[in-house]
Amino acid sequence: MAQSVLLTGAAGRVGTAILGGLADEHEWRLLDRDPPTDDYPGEFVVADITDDEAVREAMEGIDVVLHLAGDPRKTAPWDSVLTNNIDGTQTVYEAAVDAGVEKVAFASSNHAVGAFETEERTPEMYRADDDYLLDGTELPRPGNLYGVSKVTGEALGRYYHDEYGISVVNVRIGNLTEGHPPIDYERGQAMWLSYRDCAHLFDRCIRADYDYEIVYGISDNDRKYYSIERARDVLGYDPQDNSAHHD
Ligand SMILES: NC(=O)C1=CN([C@@H]2O[C@H](COP(=O)(O)OP(=O)(O)OC[C@H]3O[C@@H](n4cnc5c(N)ncnc54)[C@H](O)[C@@H]3O)[C@@H](O)[C@H]2O)C=CC1
Ligand SMILES: O=C1O[C@H](COP(=O)(O)O)[C@@H](O)[C@H](O)[C@H]1O
Repeated sequence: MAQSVLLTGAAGRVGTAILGGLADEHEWRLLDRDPPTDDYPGEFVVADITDDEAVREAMEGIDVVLHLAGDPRKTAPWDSVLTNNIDGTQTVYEAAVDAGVEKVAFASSNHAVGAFETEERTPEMYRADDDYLLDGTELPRPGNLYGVSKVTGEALGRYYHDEYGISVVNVRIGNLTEGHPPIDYERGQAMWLSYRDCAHLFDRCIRADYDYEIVYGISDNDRKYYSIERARDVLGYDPQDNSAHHD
């Protein structure tokens, strides 16, 4: 059944991948501080994610929120991640629980655990003959302030789930690129997420039933140091792409 979905950060890369695969699958309300430059499904709200009133209005009648809006730069300074990623995410959760939203999928990041990639482990852990694996049960270990903001977003979800019962899935997205995996970048190839798998994964976040989850969002790459088993088990994620199948 089509669900009413609010997609924040809709004008960005992840939003484009999701809408590219799912435009006709759900009833969309899109939100971004940048106006659309292309055709889009549903309604488009131009607003900042920290604007409490606008976010509350955008939340009316919504079943599921895909919360992507934020500063995606791994070099982002504290004032930006504090405002856009942390304050913005808290504004979204507060409005979501007040509006009776059922589920929130939060765009977390590989950078929530980036500091596991120590000098002793790299570059070996990016390679096929290494079996190092993170599965989402490990403690967070951010390697930059952007990663700290993603860990904080995951903790906000934990709080709003425990306190208000809203279903939450944190998707630690790897490296999204269109058409083919990153070139000459072993790390990016191991955590590649194709556009097709990205759309499918967030579709599963919309449709599946869950309580509070942390999953990794990557394709079924031969070499991966993030497990996708939890995403398979809980969400029914069934990725089709593999960075090893590209030159
Ligand atoms: N692209 C990737 O490979 C990865 C992305 N992510 C996360 O996914 C999310 C989306 O990332 P991308 O699409 O790559 O970034 P992007 O920069 O292409 O898109 C982000 C969108 O959010 C909007 N936005 C930013 N701050 C906003 C605010 N305060 N209010 C309203 N809109 C705002 C921007 O206008 C932009 O359209 C981010 O939260 C990012 O941290 C996480 C891991 C990997
Ligand atoms: O969280 C993010 O991660 C991806 C991949 O990280 P990188 O360190 O390999 O660049 C990045 O492309 C994206 O912009 C960022 O939001």
